[in-house]
Amino acid sequence: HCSLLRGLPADPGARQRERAHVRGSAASHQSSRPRYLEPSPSTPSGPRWLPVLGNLLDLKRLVRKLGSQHAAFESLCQEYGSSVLGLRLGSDLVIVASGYEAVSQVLTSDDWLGRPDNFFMRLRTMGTRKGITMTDGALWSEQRRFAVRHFRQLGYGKVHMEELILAELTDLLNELEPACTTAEAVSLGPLLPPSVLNVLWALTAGTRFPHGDARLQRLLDLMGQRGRAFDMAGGVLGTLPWMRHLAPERTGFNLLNRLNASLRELLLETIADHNASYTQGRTRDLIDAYLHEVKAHAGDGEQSSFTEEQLVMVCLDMFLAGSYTTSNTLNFALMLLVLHPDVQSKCFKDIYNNVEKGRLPSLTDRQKLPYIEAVIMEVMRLYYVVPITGPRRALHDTKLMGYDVPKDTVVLINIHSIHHDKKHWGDPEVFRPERFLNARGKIQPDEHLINFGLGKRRCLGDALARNCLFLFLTGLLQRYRLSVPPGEAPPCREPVPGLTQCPQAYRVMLTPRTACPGSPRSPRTPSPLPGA
Ligand code: HEM
Repeated sequence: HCSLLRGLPADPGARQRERAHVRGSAASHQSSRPRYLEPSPSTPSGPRWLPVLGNLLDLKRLVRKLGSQHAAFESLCQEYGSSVLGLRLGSDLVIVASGYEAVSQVLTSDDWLGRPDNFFMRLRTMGTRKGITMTDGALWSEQRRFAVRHFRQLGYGKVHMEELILAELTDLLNELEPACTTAEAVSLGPLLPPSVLNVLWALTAGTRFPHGDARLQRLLDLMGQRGRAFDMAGGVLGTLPWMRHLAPERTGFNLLNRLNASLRELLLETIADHNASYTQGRTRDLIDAYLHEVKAHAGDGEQSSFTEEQLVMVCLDMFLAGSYTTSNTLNFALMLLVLHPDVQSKCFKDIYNNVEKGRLPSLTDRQKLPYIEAVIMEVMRLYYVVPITGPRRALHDTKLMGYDVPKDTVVLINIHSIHHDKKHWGDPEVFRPERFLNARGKIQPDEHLINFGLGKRRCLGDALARNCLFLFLTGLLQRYRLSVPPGEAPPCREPVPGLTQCPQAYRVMLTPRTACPGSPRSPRTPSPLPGA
């Protein structure tokens, strides 16, 4: 183990100092498990590994027993008395950072700005190393800067984005109307992803899909399956990519190829349409803005990172990073409000008292509704959709919590361990939005809530996600009371694990709150965006 973790000179006090930060007792480090080699005091410890498979089998067993990858990592951290765990997944050396101190060190250090380059990561981006999420270095910083700047210019976080979200909310409310009128139980989960994806699609491509559109549904099905089939290390494909030849279906290889083919076809067709109607100086959406850059850099030849192939991957990143993360968070919020009718009533009371009758909520209502904000924060703490984030790659030999880490080591980041740290939160398993409110009922941020990451690779879609969550949640609660259908079991609190975790399927009864507290407008037809 230690021979693989070659690094800077040993720091014998590192493990002893760091153990003091770990939950549980330092004595738990005295594991009875045998090791191949006793690690040096300056290298992260972990279970022994086997040739070829590394820790894969043990880890799989533990995940099965404890129900999730984050629970397995937390159990190993306890066992080895460290918030930094050294593992081998297949032939790759992977470390896992848990707890606020280790995680914030990784997220805020330039040493950890890299992303791994392996089979799974490349397959994710259609066999390339392009886009934003899975690139690093000069390409990443140039492309990220572009995306942040142009989302901002397109009204990202401002009026235009609000209009798009409210149009989707209106459609969703209209879609729910029949179930409400006939007093039928409804499954809200599947209705949320199309609404969120449409907001992303409108910002990216300038149009929206009608609900029920077969192409949209296929894309969402494939992305949903991907979210459940993999973990942050890429599952078997990330660690033993040759397994795809033996089991292309079971490893998820065929699934990713199907998703890639669907996304590629849709994106290439949309980019071709944009090229055909391209007008210099007119920016309808992200694709137009990107095409300006492609044309402006046309003379740079190979030097330019702005190409149409790169544009396809930037769009893909927006969908993969933004759609199910946001819709699953909304789904968890609705599930928790069904399970906690007292919290739901309090939300409704605030909406009723602060949003004038006859109109939908708007982003300017946000300041008047701190309790709703606190509910959203608490949902993201309790059921964080990406409990393991990253992965990151060390760009240089570096140190983490005093341990030596060689260049190119991959780190997985256990955000769940921070959001459920008993020492910090006291009662982390309890749904209690009040923990984010001060005595005057105003929002009280907590730096241990790391829901959009930290540092230079922080989420670039946070404004969009927060606006979607606020408007969809407030709009639904303004109109309906959500409850468990008579004779049915309440929603199960155990999430479905995966790359992006989600609630198990559940149904709700929708009861109108008042006769007409925000009557939906007519549905929008697909149309170009303002400025077109
Ligand atoms: C509730 C919803 C969301 C959550 C919880 C979330 C969370 C995160 C986190 C924690 C990261 C940082 C990963 C790291 O440090 O390595 C991240 C990155 C990213 N997010 Fe989000 N996100 C959400 C919504 C969105 C949306 C709506 C978009 C698209 C507009 C988006 C686009 C991205 C991209 C492109 C990155 C990669 C940034 C980079 O590598 O430089 N996210 N997200």
